[in-house]
Amino acid sequence: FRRNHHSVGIIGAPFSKGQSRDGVQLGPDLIRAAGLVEKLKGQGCTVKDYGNLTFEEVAKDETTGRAKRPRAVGQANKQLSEAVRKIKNEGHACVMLGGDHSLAIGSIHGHAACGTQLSVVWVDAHADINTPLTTPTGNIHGQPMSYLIHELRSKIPVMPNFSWLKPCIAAEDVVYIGLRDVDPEEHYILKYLGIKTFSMTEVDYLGIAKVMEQTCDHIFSKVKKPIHLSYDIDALDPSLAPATGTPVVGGLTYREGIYITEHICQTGLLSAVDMVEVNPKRGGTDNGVRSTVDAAVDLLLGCFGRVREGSHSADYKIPDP
Ligand SMILES: N[C@@H](CSCCS(N)(=O)=O)C(=O)O
Ligand SMILES: [Mn+2]
Ligand SMILES: [Mn+2]
Ligand SMILES: [Mn+2]
Repeated sequence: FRRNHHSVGIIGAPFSKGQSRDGVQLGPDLIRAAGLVEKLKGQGCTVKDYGNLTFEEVAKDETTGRAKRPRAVGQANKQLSEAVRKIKNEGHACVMLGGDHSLAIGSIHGHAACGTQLSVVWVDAHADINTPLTTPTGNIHGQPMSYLIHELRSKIPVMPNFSWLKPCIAAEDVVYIGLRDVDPEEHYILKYLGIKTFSMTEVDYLGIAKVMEQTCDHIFSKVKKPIHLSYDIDALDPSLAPATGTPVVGGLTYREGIYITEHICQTGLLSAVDMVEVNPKRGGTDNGVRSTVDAAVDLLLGCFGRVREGSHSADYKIPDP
């Protein structure tokens, strides 16, 4: 029998300026329309939906270094950081619905602002750790971790609308799962900082159960800290989740993706989760969009108590004739 004590606060961030493809701003409402709130309540969670942030247009947003649209990204993440901090202070686990992965800047900053040191589990085909000077594309959704990690602070130039942002994560507290499209500069950074990574090679070699065992060994090796799970839907195989901006073949199966969330949930330390990069304009067919959105919902249900073996309420009795 499983009692569900999860209290969940949901914030939507319909934002796309961390990259160049239209449509990812539609993610939050698509995930809600697929029944996220009702399904979380149906499995016993307490849920408060804080709605969507609204983001002002930013005129004249010149590139800084190589980073594109810095003012829009900086402003949006400042708003998101304040919203996530409020949700955490009101006692909920925070669910941030994206929007592109540049939103992890505000989500993790706001989560860290409530004082505690965090562990970050980053589930993604990509490392998203380019600096504004190493990025091959200029898209800030490929850079969020570089702004957040203490050890990279000296490598970040001054950026307009980023002055509020201070790094808040230690490299040793980060674990990556699902990597299969890492730029050479990012690979150097990961090695240089000694960041723990489980690429798809390790997922194949170890199996997802051992990956999760070793992930938890790593993040709990010193002191147990609240977990921030940043889940990029493109970690899943594109056959399952095609509706995303940067799909990469050879991704996680549905079962592996769900196992990650079930395992993180059972630690009892999940404190915030990002679900990002769902883009309905990239799914090809309607089925592709539906499959992607449904996977995003199921992953979030796994974060907050759904298990495949099933469950039943405490007071259930088989009816007598
Ligand atoms: N490494 C590339 C692609 S990053 C893809 C970003 S995401 N958030 O994983 O979709 C870059 O830096 O632009
Ligand atoms: Mn990705
Ligand atoms: Mn990403
Ligand atoms: Mn992507």
